[in-house]
Amino acid sequence: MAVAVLAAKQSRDPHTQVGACIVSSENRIVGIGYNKMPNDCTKAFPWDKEAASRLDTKYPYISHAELNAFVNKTVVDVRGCRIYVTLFPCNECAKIIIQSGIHEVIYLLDKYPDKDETRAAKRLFENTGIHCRKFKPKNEKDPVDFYSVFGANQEQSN
Ligand SMILES: O=c1[nH]c(=O)n([C@H]2C[C@H](O)[C@@H](COP(=O)(O)O)O2)cc1CO
Repeated sequence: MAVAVLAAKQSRDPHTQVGACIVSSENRIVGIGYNKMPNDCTKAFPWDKEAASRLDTKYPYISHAELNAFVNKTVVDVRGCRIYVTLFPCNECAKIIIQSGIHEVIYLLDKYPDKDETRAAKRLFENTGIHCRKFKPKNEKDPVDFYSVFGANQEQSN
């Protein structure tokens, strides 16, 4: 999860930085990603959350951290791997996770539990038997500030 948090820090999204890290059954990191605009689109698209038209917000353009972790993977097959994500995945990322054969999702924050995208993702995971669990730092003296990517108050937001 520390690697996912570090990856999130690369994100230019001014509101929510997300990181993802795929780890094999042998505990090797095989993919890392963060939420970003597609290559060569960085300047062309807005980071706004709201606008008169959804087409003028970031949402139709942003490439999610999980997708980028898959795009960046260093192995052909990620079946049996687990994925660490700093934010509970949306339904679109849940579909990629399921189709790829990832068997466990470990998330840091469930910031948007009432969004349809999150609820649909949970249904997808439940129906496919993918184990989801909230990450718990091993001890309170852990040197990584796991919640720093979201600001001080986000831990309570789920
Ligand atoms: O699973 C995810 N993966 C991921 O990378 N994201 C990204 C998309 C956006 O850049 C950001 C969410 O933005 P916001 O919190 O402002 O709505 O997080 C969002 C989700 C969950 O929706």
